[in-house]
Amino acid sequence: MIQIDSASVRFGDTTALQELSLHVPDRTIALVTGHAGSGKSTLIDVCRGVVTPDSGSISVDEPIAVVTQSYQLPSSLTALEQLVLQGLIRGVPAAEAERAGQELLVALGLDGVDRNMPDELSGGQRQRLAVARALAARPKTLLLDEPTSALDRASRGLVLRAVRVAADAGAAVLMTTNDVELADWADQVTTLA
Ligand SMILES: Nc1ncnc2c1ncn2[C@@H]1O[C@H](COP(=O)(O)OP(=O)(O)OP(=O)(O)O)[C@@H](O)[C@H]1O
Repeated sequence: MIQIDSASVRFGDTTALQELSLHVPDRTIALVTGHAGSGKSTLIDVCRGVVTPDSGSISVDEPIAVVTQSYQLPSSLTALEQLVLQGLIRGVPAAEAERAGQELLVALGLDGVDRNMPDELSGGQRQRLAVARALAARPKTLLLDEPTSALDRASRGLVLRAVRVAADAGAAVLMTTNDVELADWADQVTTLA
């Protein structure tokens, strides 16, 4: 669950978020749209705790998993290892973590590149791997900053189906986008002014 009440964020003279209130229940995909500079990434940063609002309050259930626009994939781990690591961190036995990781790679159309390093992947494959890694953490809160920006239609469908599975399993999902077609996949839509 994500609960934001009247949150405002200012950077010097710039108001990045103005008294935003947003409630995302568990099992819900919330889409946040808005023009460039309307505060979408700032909202993600507030939810993940790296930006503190100047006023207002925020509450987010843990664990939180994030896909930022830079993905932040460790360069020395293969695609599969990135996912297995998330399982190991959760205390899952290695064999089970590997099986779950392989399943996620299949779901996201990445099973052919399981042994590739991030720099051996295309931009779209990297973006799908970043989403897969976030899902492998089995978060209560999933924050996705424009998670389909590098994807074609087919790959976008894979990502959105996998995100729906996570929501159905109980996660609250907040996803920013410039792609109006994603509204079809969302349970609620908020447009930042
Ligand atoms: N660290 C920062 N320092 C100063 N200003 C910032 C900072 N981060 C964001 N801003 C400003 O806050 C506003 C909102 O930025 P933000 O990146 O949240 O928008 P956005 O909707 O995600 O944009 P885009 O769609 O281009 O990613 C912009 O005017 C931006 O210039």
